[in-house]
Amino acid sequence: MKIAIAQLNPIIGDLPKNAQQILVAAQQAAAAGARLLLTPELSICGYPPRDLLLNPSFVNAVEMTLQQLAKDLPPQLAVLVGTVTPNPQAHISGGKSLFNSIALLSAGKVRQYFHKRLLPTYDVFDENRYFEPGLQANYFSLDDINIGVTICEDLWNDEEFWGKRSYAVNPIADLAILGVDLIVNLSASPYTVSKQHLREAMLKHSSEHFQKPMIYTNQVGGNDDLIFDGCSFALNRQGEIICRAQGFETDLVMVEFDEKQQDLQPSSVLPAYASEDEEIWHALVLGVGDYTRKCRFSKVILGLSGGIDSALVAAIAAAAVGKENVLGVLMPSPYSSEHSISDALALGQNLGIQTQIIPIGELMQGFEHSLAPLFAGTEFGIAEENIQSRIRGNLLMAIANKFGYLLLSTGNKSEMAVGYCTLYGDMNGGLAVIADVPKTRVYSLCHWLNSQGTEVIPQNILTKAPSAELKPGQVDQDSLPPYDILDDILQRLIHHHQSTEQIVAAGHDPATVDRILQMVARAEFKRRQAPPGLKITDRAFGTGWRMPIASNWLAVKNTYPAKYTLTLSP
Ligand SMILES: Nc1ncnc2c1ncn2[C@@H]1O[C@H](COP(=O)(O)OP(=O)(O)OC[C@H]2O[C@@H]([n+]3cccc(C(=O)O)c3)[C@H](O)[C@@H]2O)[C@@H](O)[C@H]1O
Ligand SMILES: Nc1ncnc2c1ncn2[C@@H]1O[C@H](COP(=O)(O)OP(=O)(O)OP(=O)(O)O)[C@@H](O)[C@H]1O
Ligand SMILES: NC(=O)CC[C@H](N)C(=O)O
Repeated sequence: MKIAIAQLNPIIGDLPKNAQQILVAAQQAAAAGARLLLTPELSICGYPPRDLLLNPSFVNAVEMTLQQLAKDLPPQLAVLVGTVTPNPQAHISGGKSLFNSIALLSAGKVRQYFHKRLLPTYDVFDENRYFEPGLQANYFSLDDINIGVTICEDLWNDEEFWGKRSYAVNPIADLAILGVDLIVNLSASPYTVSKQHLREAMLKHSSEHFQKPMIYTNQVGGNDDLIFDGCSFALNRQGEIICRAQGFETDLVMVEFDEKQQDLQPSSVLPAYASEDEEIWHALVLGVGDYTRKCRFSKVILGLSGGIDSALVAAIAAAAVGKENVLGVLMPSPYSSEHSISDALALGQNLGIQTQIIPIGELMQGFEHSLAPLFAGTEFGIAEENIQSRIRGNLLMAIANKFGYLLLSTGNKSEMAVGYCTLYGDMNGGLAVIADVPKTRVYSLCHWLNSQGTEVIPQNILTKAPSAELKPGQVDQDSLPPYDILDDILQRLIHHHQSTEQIVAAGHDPATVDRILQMVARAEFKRRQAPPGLKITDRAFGTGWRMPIASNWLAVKNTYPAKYTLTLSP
């Protein structure tokens, strides 16, 4: 039996377009002789639909679109479509009103539903907010082959693989007990660095352990902060990968289930990515491209400083929306270095993007003049420095308003962590492209990019000391430890939840650790006001980061027992 994997890129809530994509894939699959077509989790509405699910008319429209799609599909093809279904028991049991489901469509009708059993409610996932878990493992028979159906998280409870159990049930084990011949998983699994290795290792373990061939179908595309990498794949019952689809692109691939051998046959296995930098690059390009297109923009704008952050964002933007659709604006102030302009222009030329120069000296004088009565007798300080950043932010938004650009902000994760960025200044923007990319990774991505044949990022941008250039001679390391040290402290704090003692025990200077932790705590208010940032790590600021703003935890040392003495009131 030929089975087609449709790795689709839905637009959330665009039901007609998503149904059309499924229909086109189905027609191609049928023409290639497929008997079954697999589509990703919630393929009809896109993942994650979030609070659209609270709207009954949205849920009704999903159901109506599904019924219509069933009629339109080629009759000889069975198709699994991700959808939502009402929970008829909700009013009795007090449960959630919906299931996250897969519908089996064939010969003009919806034949069967399968409900997701394990509902992720951690990091960026919030499925318990909407869904009731399905209670039983389920399968369908097609040409005498019994096919078990699971949905994304249903795979992620392999107790032996993880060395722990996250949920009471393992849907894969239940399907194995039912004696199915093949297990399919329909996913919407967002990209994070190296996650594909984890998925493949986890499924290898499950298919080997249960001696079942498995097909994993993933969504592709950017949806707000989340980037879905696709990379759908299939394994035979020995746990060998027999097929791997494209990363970061839509794809339609075929696998063949051999009824006699009860196994999947070898098919085309695209190579895995050679480096983390390469996969992150593709992820960010897809994230920017899809955010721009899905929000109905065609062109983007950003401030080009001659620094490395804006250089990387410009390169990603040019790859994502086309060089002719990127405008880089150079806004020198009296404190800008000579090389700020020459490096930014060299970058603009390498990329072939448009550039404009708007000096901001006069605007700074205007601010100085207006504020003079109020600021009289005070020292030049952060307030004056930030005015430059805010003038630039204003100019960029004015151009964006006038000509319909999307403004890309350029802050990296290290800066966002410690608040080394200006609210309503360089933080202005609709999408924060590298907000989850630590500064050390910004460098390695730029080096990787330059190693791909032509020099894109001018050497001087790679080698000069990073600087905000908001006062004479300023460099980032006046205010921050060297970036390799900063990033290691941040990685331990943010990703590994280490205490102050653990971070210090790893060899960091205690005073530096204290200072950085305080900066991280105090910058929470900025992160809450930042544009959505593209997620590429397992712990990004944004929807999966839920920290209080008015809090004193990190500021009093992130340690247990806390270092304070109780003072009893008399
Ligand atoms: N908890 C809280 N809730 C709400 N608001 C809070 C707040 N705490 C402070 N604030 C407000 O926020 C203000 C401080 O934040 P903000 O105005 O952003 O300014 P601030 O963080 O003081 O300064 C910006 C920093 O970013 C650095 N930097 C680095 C790289 C590039 C750029 C650039 O702009 O190009 C800047 C710059 O050198 C400086 O150290 C306070 O004056 C206060 O009004
Ligand atoms: N002279 C400038 N002209 C245009 N935009 C600027 C200028 N200075 C700063 N910006 C904008 O503000 C952002 C923040 O500056 P920041 O110094 O943090 O980053 P960078 O200059 O790109 O990199 P680096 O920090 O490594 O020097 C820049 O990325 C850019 O978008
Ligand atoms: N949609 C889902 O169930 C996603 C959860 C899953 N653990 C993943 O990221 O792959």
